Amino acid sequence: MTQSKRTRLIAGNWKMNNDVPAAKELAEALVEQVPASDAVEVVICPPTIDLACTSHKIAGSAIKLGAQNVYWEAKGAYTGETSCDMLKSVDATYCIIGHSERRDYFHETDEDINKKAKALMAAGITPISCCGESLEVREAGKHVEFVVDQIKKDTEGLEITDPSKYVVAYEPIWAIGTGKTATAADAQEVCGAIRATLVEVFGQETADGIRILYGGSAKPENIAGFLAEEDVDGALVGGASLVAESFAAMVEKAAE
Ligand SMILES: O=C(CO)COP(=O)(O)O
Repeated sequence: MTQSKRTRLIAGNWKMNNDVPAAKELAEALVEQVPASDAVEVVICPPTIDLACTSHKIAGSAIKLGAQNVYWEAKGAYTGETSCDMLKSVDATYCIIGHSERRDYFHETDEDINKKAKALMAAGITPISCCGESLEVREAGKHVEFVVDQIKKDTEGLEITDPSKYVVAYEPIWAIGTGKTATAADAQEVCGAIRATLVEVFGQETADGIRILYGGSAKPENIAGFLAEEDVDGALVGGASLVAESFAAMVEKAAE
């Protein structure tokens, strides 16, 4: 399958930015500025507190809603957590899991990420499952090996019936929020290895349908280079997704 058979995906990860009034304002601006195109799917992932109001603001537009985290249990005494059904109740159809910030600051493990993926898929929510190496691992030349190992652990026992409903995001940690971008060739090297691993785990046809995103200082000026690579099907955007003009410009480039 060629890249063009996978619909591109541009996802904005707002991280811990925007209170409710600011989220409403940004969502309104995005609805006005983000072009609708069959060639690209657009998702925004606000903080949990903003999900309901953002959902309301983007209703009827081409922009879809994603969360930044989920807990795998259905309900009960899990203070501070959010279930899949709660996400569904605000019409979230995507959820980021395994972001390096959650792995580093909140000690999430591959086992946790695997449980979250299973719970989300059972609930019909598409995981955007993140992976990526630290600078130390890259400098040791072990980045491919490291990411392949994450992918194998994060996908263990997953059953994928619709490959468009499972997304991987490759985010080299050293490129996140640093302004230090991986080159398109760096991204392809690892995204190609991710696809090869997905072929091993799920078979060729399923692996060919799974979108792999690049994330890490992606912006309007560099997105086209990443998207030109065979195994890069979109971007997971942090900083540049907080400004409507730049996020819209990235979607526009992806729609070309
Ligand atoms: O972590 C990221 C998206 O999840 C990338 O963040 P930046 O685009 O700000 O580097």
